[in-house]
Amino acid sequence: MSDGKRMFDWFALHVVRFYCLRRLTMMWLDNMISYTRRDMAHHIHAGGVASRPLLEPCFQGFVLIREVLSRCLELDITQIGSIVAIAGVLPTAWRFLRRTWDEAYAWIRHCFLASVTIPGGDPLNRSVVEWILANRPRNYRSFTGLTEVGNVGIDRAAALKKTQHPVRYCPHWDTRWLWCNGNAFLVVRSSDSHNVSLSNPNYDGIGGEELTISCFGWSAEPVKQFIKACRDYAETQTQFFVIIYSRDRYGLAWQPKARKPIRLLDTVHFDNKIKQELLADIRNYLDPRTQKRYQTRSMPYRRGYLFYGPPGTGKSSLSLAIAGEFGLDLYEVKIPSVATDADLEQMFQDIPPKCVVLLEDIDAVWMDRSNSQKNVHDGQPLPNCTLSGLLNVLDGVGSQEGRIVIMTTNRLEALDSALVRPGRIDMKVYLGNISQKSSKEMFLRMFSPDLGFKSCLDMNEIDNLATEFANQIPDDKITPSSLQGFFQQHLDSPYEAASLIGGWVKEELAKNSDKEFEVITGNENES
Ligand SMILES: Nc1ncnc2c1ncn2[C@@H]1O[C@H](COP(=O)(O)OP(=O)(O)OP(=O)(O)O)[C@@H](O)[C@H]1O
Repeated sequence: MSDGKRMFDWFALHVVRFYCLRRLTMMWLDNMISYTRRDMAHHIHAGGVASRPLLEPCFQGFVLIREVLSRCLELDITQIGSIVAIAGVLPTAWRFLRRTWDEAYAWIRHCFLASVTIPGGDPLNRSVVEWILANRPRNYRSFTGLTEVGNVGIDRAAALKKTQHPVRYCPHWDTRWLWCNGNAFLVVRSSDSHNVSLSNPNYDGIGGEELTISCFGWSAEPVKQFIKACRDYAETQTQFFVIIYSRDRYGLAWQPKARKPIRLLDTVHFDNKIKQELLADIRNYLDPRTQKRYQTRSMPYRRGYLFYGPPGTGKSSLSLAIAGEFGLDLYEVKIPSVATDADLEQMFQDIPPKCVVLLEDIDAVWMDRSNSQKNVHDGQPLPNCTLSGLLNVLDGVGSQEGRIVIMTTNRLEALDSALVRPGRIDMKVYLGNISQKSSKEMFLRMFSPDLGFKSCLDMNEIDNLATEFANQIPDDKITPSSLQGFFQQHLDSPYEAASLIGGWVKEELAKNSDKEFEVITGNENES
C-alpha cells in the first residue's frame, strides 16, 4: 500500500472517530437534560411541593450553565459536544500534523536538499561547530552546563576549595538554520552522539557529534563552500589555540581533549642556536615545495624529532609551542594504552597528514628490543603493542606521510637504535638544565610589564635585577621547571626574587647532590 493511501485511510478513520465522539457526547448531554426534567416532573407530580427543592438545584444548575454559555460565549450547550469532541481528537490531530510534516520534510529533503554528513570527532566537525558558535545570536539562551574539573581558572578562592570547581556553559543546539555566502543552510546535530559526548569527561563542548549540513538545491557545492569557510575560520583561530587530540576511552576514535592557548616559543628557554635550527628545519619541511621535491625524488615525506634531556626541561612544552607556532593540531599517542599493533596502525591511519604526533616518554615503554620480550619493565607492565609495530607505523610501507612526529625521552641511551635511526628521527634536540642566559630571560619574562606585571621599576632596572639574579644561578645545574617553581612563589616582587635566589639555589644543589648520592649507593647495593 502506498504512503498516500495509508495516510488517507488514517485521516478518514480519525474524521469518523471525531463525528462519533461528537454525536455520543451530544446524546449524553441531551439525555442528561431530559432525564433531569422528567425526573423532576415525576417528583413534583408524585411528592408535590415537598420533593421539588431536592431536584430543583440540579435542574437550575443546568439552566444557569446554559444561560451563562449562551449569554457570555454565545454558545449553545449542545455545542459543548463539538468542543469535547474537538478536544478529544486534538492530540491525534497534532500527531497527524507532525507525521505529515515528517513525511513532507523527508520528501523535500529527498527532492530539494543536498547534504553533507560529518562524523563526530573529525577535525572538520570541530571547525563547523566553532563557526556556528562564533556566529550565534548575542542573546542565545540555551546552554549545557559542564563542571570544569582540573581547571580552576582565575577564581583563586575557588581553587582553594576542593568542592568548588567552576562551571562552563557551552551553547546547546540541535538544529540550526544559518545564512552564509548568500545561501541558507540547515545544520542538524545528532542528539544520540551529543548525549554520548556529554558523558565523556574530556568533552569541551565543541564538536564530537555527527553533523548533517544541508542546503537547497541539487548540488552539494554550496555546503562544501560553507565547510571551507568554516575551515578558514578555524585556521585563523589556531593562531590563538592548539587543539590537543587523544584517543577516546574506548580507543576507537580521536577526540579533541583540550584547547590550549598557544605557548610562544620565546617562553621555552634553551640554547637559542639549536632553537633556530629546529625552527628552520620544520619550516623547511612544511614548505609545499619541499613536499614536491620529496615526491619527485621518491623520498618518504616525513620528519621525526627526538627531544631528550632530564625531566622538567621543557620537552612537552616545546612540542606544544611548535604546534602553536606552525598552526598545527597535536595528537597525543599513549603507547601503554594501545591494545594491539593493529590498533596502533589504525590510530596512525586516522591521524590527518598535517599535524604534530607526540609520543611522550618513549623510554618508559621499551628500552631496547632485547628487553621488549620481558613482561615487566621498571615495575610497569609492558604495552600490548610491540616495538616493531611502532617502527612500522613510523616508517613502514603503509605509513602515512606529511606529519611531524615528536618523541620525548629522559634516557636517550636506553632507546632502541632502530627507533632513533634517520628516517624515523631526523633531528635530536637536547634540552638541559638552565643556563645563566636562559635564567635571565626567564626573569625578564616573569616581570615584564608587557605581561601585566605592574611595578614602579622601569625596564632598565628590571634588566639590572635580572642580571643580578642570573649571576647567582650556576650554569646547567637547575632544571627550568624548578626555577619556574621558585618564580611562582615570588611573582609579586622582582626584588624579593633577586635577593632570595642565592639561598634557594644552595638548597636545590644540596638536594640534587643528596639524590645523586642515593642513586650511587643504590647502584652499589644492587651490584
Ligand atoms: N626550558 C624551559 N623553559 C621554560 N619553561 C620550562 C622549561 N622547561 C620546563 N619548563 C616549565 O616546567 C614545567 C614542566 O615542563 P615540561 O613538562 O615541558 O618538561 P618535560 O621535559 O616534558 O618533563 P618530563 O620529562 O618530566 O615530561 C612546565 O610548566 C614548563 O613551563
